[in-house]
Amino acid sequence: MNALRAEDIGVRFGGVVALHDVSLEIRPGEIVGLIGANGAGKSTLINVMSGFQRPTTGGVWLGDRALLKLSPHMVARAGVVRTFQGVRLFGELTIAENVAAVAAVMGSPGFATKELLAAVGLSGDFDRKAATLSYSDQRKLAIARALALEPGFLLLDEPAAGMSPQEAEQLGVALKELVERRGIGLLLVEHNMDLVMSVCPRLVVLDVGRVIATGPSATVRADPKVRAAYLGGVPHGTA
Ligand SMILES: Nc1ncnc2c1ncn2[C@@H]1O[C@H](COP(=O)(O)OP(=O)(O)OP(=O)(O)O)[C@@H](O)[C@H]1O
Repeated sequence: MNALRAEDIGVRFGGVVALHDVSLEIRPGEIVGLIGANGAGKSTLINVMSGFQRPTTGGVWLGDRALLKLSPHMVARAGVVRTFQGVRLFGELTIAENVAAVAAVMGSPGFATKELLAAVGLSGDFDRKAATLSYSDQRKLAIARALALEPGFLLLDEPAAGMSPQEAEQLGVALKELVERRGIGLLLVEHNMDLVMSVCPRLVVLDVGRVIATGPSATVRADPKVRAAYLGGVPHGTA
């Protein structure tokens, strides 16, 4: 599997420059953290890389395949799958059905449903309706469902939002295992800096639509520009 690259991405919403000349590469088997203050452009970049938002400038490439002209569905088929900040599950379907339905829609043989659910740390009764799950378990189910598409690359938009520190830590362990076992490339957009620092060897920092730092996580975290733009304002975590 080739690298996933966003190159020189620009996105404008009327007068708002959401992204300006942003480039980012994720290699197979790598976890990249994408951090920045609210409104920095993180979700917009995920939207562009997953085919949900057409950029004003730039391109998205999976190896030498251009993804920009593809629909979100086709981007997913090409191997780039995302989750959403707001969980979007089939509430009336059971936990197991949520995963199986997605695999079926894609015509994918799918991994064993139980294995996927276990991989994200969900256990217990998989015949419960998804709507009855706690918010954090719904987020885990959303990741399991994304994995049913057998992605080469997974773009996670704030997967630990609403989780306790312990749950976020468990999620981190699960994500690292997924990457190691399946060789998936992972982009992690997350405000929980404990989680980011524990799973991401490399960080990219956005500030008002521009990349202000990129590199090894410890170096980036210590960068005064990053502390001024973002980490100084983080109310919790190891920032
Ligand atoms: N559909 C849209 N129409 C107009 N402006 C938008 C739209 N989507 C995003 N924006 C603006 O683009 C900028 C980047 O937003 P984005 O949601 O990508 O930030 P973010 O880093 O994901 O923030 P958060 O951490 O709060 O999720 C913000 O100024 C936002 O208001």
